[in-house]
Amino acid sequence: MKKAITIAGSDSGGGAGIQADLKTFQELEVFGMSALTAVTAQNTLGVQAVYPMTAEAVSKQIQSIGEDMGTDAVKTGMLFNAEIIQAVSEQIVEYNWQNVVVDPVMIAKGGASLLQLEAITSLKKYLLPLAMVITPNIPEAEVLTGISIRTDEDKEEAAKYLYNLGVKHVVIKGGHDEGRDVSVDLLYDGNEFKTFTSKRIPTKNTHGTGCTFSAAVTAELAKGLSVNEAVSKAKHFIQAAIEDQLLIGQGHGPTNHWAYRKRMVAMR
Ligand SMILES: Nc1ncnc2c1ncn2[C@@H]1O[C@H](COP(=O)(O)OP(=O)(O)O)[C@@H](O)[C@H]1O
Ligand SMILES: Cc1ncc(COP(=O)(O)OP(=O)(O)O)c(N)n1
Repeated sequence: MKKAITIAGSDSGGGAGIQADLKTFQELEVFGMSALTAVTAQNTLGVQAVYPMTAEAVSKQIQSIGEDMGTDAVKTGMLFNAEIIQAVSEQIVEYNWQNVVVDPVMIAKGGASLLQLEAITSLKKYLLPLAMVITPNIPEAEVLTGISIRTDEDKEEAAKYLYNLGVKHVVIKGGHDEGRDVSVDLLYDGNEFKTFTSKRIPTKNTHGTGCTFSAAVTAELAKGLSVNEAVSKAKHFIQAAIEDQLLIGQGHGPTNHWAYRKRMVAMR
């Protein structure tokens, strides 16, 4: 049994955050563990409140896993502030965890801030050099690099910038590249670029797509796949999850975490 830990915030609505990560790990047959960084009161309409944990409480949860169960991969999501980022980075170093996927969560779909602006320096300084993979969406890549991303060349320049901060693989997700009939994710490993393209699904029910995608990458790394293979599998997983709509809530509804498994079973 392979194991993965998500270090992220709770989404009471169940579509993003820790809940999306654990559902994804389970669907991909990886044992899911968690360290909670914050509790959000959240639904498909937006984030109503954020209650961060102390950095000490985050460290303690990670230590509980590190001292006993260990993990094959780590995902970080909403980290909220500089103290939590530093504590998480220290624990990753302490346990020498290698398969680290950083989803640099900053702003929720409704516009709520899930990372304090002054924490971005710490993210770049302490956590990114420990990352096997970083998975920013386009606005997050713009904030991290200062590059305005309008074209495919801009995406490549941003990916190179992030690689040079010490991240081993950069995936710039294309969900925000609206106006195209495809959604293109770009992977850079320091040598070459690879794109993962799928048909863009016209829907407002994309709450938690980023969390789900990066959790699927994490689960596949835990199982021993290469980054290239893990990203490819995650792209299929999220495409199925968006396509098989659940229609929950009045705003941006969640994706269907069991759609990929349903599809695999139907193909047998
Ligand atoms: N409408 C869509 N149709 C198909 N794929 C999508 C759509 N929206 C997002 N995706 C995919 O979902 C994943 C998450 O992308 P994105 O929405 O950019 O992240 P985030 O949720 O962090 O903003 C990516 O693999 C992206 O290609
Ligand atoms: C607790 C929590 N963590 C992360 C997010 C952001 O999730 P994401 O997958 O980027 O999806 P959207 O917020 O863009 O729908 C979140 N909302 N809550």
